[in-house]
Order: sequence, then structure tokens, then C-alpha cells
Amino acid sequence: VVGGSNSSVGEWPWHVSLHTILPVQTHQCGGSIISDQWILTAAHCFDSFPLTELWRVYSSILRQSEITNETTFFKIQKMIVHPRYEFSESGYDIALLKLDRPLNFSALQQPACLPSQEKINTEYTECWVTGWGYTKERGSIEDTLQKVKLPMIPNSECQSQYPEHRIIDKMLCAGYSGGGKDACQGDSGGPFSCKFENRWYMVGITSWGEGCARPGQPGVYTNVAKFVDWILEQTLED
Ligand SMILES: Cc1c(O)cccc1C(=O)Nc1cccc2ccc(C(=N)N)cc12
Repeated sequence: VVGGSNSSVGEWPWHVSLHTILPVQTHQCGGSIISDQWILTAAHCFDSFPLTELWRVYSSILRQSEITNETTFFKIQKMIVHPRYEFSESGYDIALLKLDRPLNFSALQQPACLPSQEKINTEYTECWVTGWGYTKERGSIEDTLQKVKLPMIPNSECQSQYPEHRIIDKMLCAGYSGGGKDACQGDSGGPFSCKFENRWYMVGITSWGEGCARPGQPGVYTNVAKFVDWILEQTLED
């Protein structure tokens, strides 16, 4: 996250850290708890690491330095990448991870709400992106979970800022026209969370952007409301 600040303990209890263990253990992506056994994240996180055995899921973490060989983690029992995903910039950048065992909800780990289909995104005025990703384009993974508040941008405006891309309705954009605040590499898969009537909703999944925090190059997120049916089909079936 570029231009953000440190989060506090329990501020984003649905935000999890996804690590790969080879060649060395590393934070790769964020994810969000949506039920006691399912995590929502970005499909592109698995482009280079498609094997479930390579991954560890850490919940109730504020700082990466909390993670030691003794820290408990979840393994991935099942990985479901959206069938229409090809690469971030073509959309459908969404994946579901079934944990090897249910997690116990607590103040430090609990789900965010899935948005309703009909609620149009413009109603959200308090949205934040969070993550342990880079704080500048040529950056590195942050120790403390970062947060930054971002306004949503109408897709029409976002499309005009990305003339070489197709900004589809299954994407949403957020950022300031002057840049300076944005998600970045390493924040992928994490939540774009919006507070509405005193509840937090998982409105977006951090997906892509041209560089990070550049003027006129907003962040692009998977529009979760457009995938709620798919999410329920895949997770209720079990
Ligand atoms: C290609 C690249 C890097 O090598 C290093 C940092 C950023 C980039 C890059 O162009 N964009 C990105 C690469 C990977 C994930 C990203 C996630 C969010 C954003 C965002 N701006 N909201 C940009 C990303």
C-alpha cells in the first residue's frame, strides 16, 4: 500500500496473509475470510505457484514478524480459480481457497460481509485497501499491515484512464486522480473493504494497476458483488 499508515490489532480481522514456502517462505498475497473454512483472494496469486501444497494461510496477523516456525497456519485443502480467469487485466481475477480445517472466529479472525448484488457501488463512501505489499513501485513487503482510504471511481472514468485496456463491469476502480495513494505489488488478493451502515463489506479484491499510485492510473479491483452467486455456488456445495 502506497501512502497509507499502520493498521492496529484486530482492525481488519478478515485480512489473511498467504505465504509460499519455496524457495524460501515469503508473503505473496493477501486474502479475506468469508466463512469458517473459505478464503477469497485473487486468481493471479497462483500464476507461478499453482500447487496447493506450496501455500500456508496465516490469520490474525498484524505484523509479518509475528510469524515464526511455531506460528499456527492453515493449509489449502482445495483451490478454485474462476474458470474464466486468464490474467489480471482481463478480469475474473478471483479465487476461493478451502482451508484444511475450520477456523474459530474471534476478535482477531472473523469474516467480512459479502456485498449484495443489487447494492450499486456508488453508495459506498468509506472504503479502504489494506495489505503488506510494497509502499512504492520498487519496494518490498511491509512488516505491519498498511491501510489507506480510497474513493471509488466510476468505470467510465477508469476506462478513459486505461485506453489500452477493457475495464469491464466485473472490475471496479479506486484512487485519487493525483495519485499518491494506492495498492501495490504484494497487496494482490487482499480486500478493498467498505463500511456501510456500521458493517464492513468485501467490495473488491486487489487485482492490478499500471505501476503504483501514479497520477491518472487508479487501482483496479475485482468487483465482488458480480461474483456473489459464483461464490455461493462454489462454497455452499461443499
Ligand atoms: C509490474 C509492477 C512491479 O514490478 C512492481 C510494482 C508494481 C507493478 C505494477 O505495475 N503493478 C502491479 C503489479 C502487481 C500487483 C499489483 C496490485 C495493485 C496495483 C495497483 N497499482 N493498484 C498494481 C500492481
